[in-house]
Amino acid sequence: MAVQLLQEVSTRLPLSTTHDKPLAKSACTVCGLGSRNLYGITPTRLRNFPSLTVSTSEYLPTRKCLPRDVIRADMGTEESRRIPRVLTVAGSDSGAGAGIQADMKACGALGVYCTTAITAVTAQNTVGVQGIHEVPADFVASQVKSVLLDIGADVVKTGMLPSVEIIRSLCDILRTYPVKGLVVDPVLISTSGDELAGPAILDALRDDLFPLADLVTPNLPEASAIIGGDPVTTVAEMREAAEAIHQLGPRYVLVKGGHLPGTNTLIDVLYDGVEWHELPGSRIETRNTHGTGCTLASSIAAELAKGQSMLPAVLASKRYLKDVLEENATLKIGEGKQGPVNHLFKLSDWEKSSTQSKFRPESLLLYAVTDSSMNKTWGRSTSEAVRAAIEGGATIVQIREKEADTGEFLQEAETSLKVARDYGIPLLINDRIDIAIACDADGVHLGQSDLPVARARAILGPGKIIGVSCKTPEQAEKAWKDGADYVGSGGVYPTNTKKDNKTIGIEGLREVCYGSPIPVVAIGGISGANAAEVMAYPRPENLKGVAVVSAFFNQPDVKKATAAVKSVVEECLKDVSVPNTSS
Ligand SMILES: Nc1ncnc2c1ncn2[C@@H]1O[C@H](COP(=O)(O)OP(=O)(O)O)[C@@H](O)[C@H]1O
Ligand SMILES: Cc1ncc(COP(=O)(O)O)c(N)n1
Ligand SMILES: [Mg+2]
Repeated sequence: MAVQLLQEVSTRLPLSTTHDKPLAKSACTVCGLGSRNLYGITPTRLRNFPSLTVSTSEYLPTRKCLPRDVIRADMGTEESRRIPRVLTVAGSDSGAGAGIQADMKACGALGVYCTTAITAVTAQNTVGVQGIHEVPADFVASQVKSVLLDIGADVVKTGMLPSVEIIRSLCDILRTYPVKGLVVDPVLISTSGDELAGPAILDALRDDLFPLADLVTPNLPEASAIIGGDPVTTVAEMREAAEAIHQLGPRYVLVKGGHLPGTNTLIDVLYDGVEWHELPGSRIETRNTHGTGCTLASSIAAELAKGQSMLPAVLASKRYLKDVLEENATLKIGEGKQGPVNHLFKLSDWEKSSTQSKFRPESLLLYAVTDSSMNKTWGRSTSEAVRAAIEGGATIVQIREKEADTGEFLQEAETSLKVARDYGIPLLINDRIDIAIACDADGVHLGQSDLPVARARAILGPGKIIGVSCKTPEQAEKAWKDGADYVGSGGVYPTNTKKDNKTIGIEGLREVCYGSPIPVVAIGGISGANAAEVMAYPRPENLKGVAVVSAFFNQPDVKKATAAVKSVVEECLKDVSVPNTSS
């Protein structure tokens, strides 16, 4: 890639004798600017790139002079699969909203491989910066070389550069091993107001690093410091600052408006020496802005590494940052004034990815199992029946549909789920794992002849509830081993709801309970008339409730019928539930 870049430069730009002058005095023939803009070629680099026929005293122009499309990545020529690469040279933020951590996460979120060279280790949190431990310049250089000489980078992004030595040695390396893009975030002060790099580095940034940069991204205080202290507090002043910074050699300058006082619209100003772009965005009300600057710069680096040109890269990055800020506006991390940016919010839905099941055994207390033919007979939809059962006191609901086709079943499940969510009651789907996934139900209830529990668990993940019908302690133990959350055991009494269903009786139920390491709900012919017998004290500790079909849904008033069974079960719970483990 580097060879390609240099070849492209050498064919487009005349490496004429006018460059054959001492570095300190010569001016670039392309942009006409002074010595600080010269991009020196060292003898080492010449040895690496024999296709360039220039003498050691010749110089390439600065980044600013290059045609815009030189930076475009070429990802398609190599046989093996490639991933766009960004190397970030920056400080570590222990709070992980800014710095190296922000860069890695932002690049990762945008599909780019991010390598690192750490310039300083900071002790930082949402309150402020408690300490800075600088990494020696030669070791920063070692990290950069280790990356560039093996993995390579399409774009280098810099953040906190705490010393002149670090900046100078980085520039030396970048002159020797050019990359396609360089994004410089001139980090001086953290958003908490702590100094991360002193004014001593300003000259090195201006004279050495900026001329190599494709983009420099100061915030308002940084822009002001770079141009010598003049205030930058309005869009007009941002334009003036961008112009002055552009004179220092970078191809583009982005002055960021996050610190613009008192406006609802934040404007970032992008300037390439010819065109201005005022890029507006709404201010998002959130305390979580620690790391916005690092995030924006590394996102731009990532987009450039993918082959975007500058304006689309900046716009895409602003969009990403807006999504991050909006999605995490109310997130609470840390006790201080400024929360961190949460870059990987799309991956970090911890409730979904949690290894902890949402299942609460107490929810089995009054378990309503719908029956489509009964509801049809009584002229009500499944979701109406579900609402009535929940209002009568059902603590968990299962949709059991044996007649409808798949599309109808899904619709029924979706409307019922809305109702159940309104009341905060879990809703499971009988047998059909596909329906459960399609409507994002809380789980499934499986029979012995349905999809094996272990497979269901593998498909649904740890966050969903799985119940299994079991008639024996052996089945219950297997259900537990395979990852079920609870066992439904019965029929306790004879029932018409399920044909050819063997009745196991109260004795059979208790045997299952004693052999089951997981909670059990009793099912089969249970009503207000016999629920007390099922739940009678003393009872097994893991017998958590009763599941009811006909006594809820084959009734004129589902709510009233549910409430009637509920009062019986609750009465049983008043007995001291000392575990009874004897059989
Ligand atoms: N509250 C906010 N709502 C929306 N965008 C913001 C907010 N704060 C900062 N930004 C945006 O974040 C980016 C970084 O800006 P800024 O805060 O000025 O940088 P820094 O973090 O370096 O101080 C800019 O694009 C800016 O417009
Ligand atoms: C190590 C390190 N680097 C940079 C920043 C700037 O943070 P911000 O992006 O909020 O300006 C920081 N606070 N810490
Ligand atoms: Mg900043």
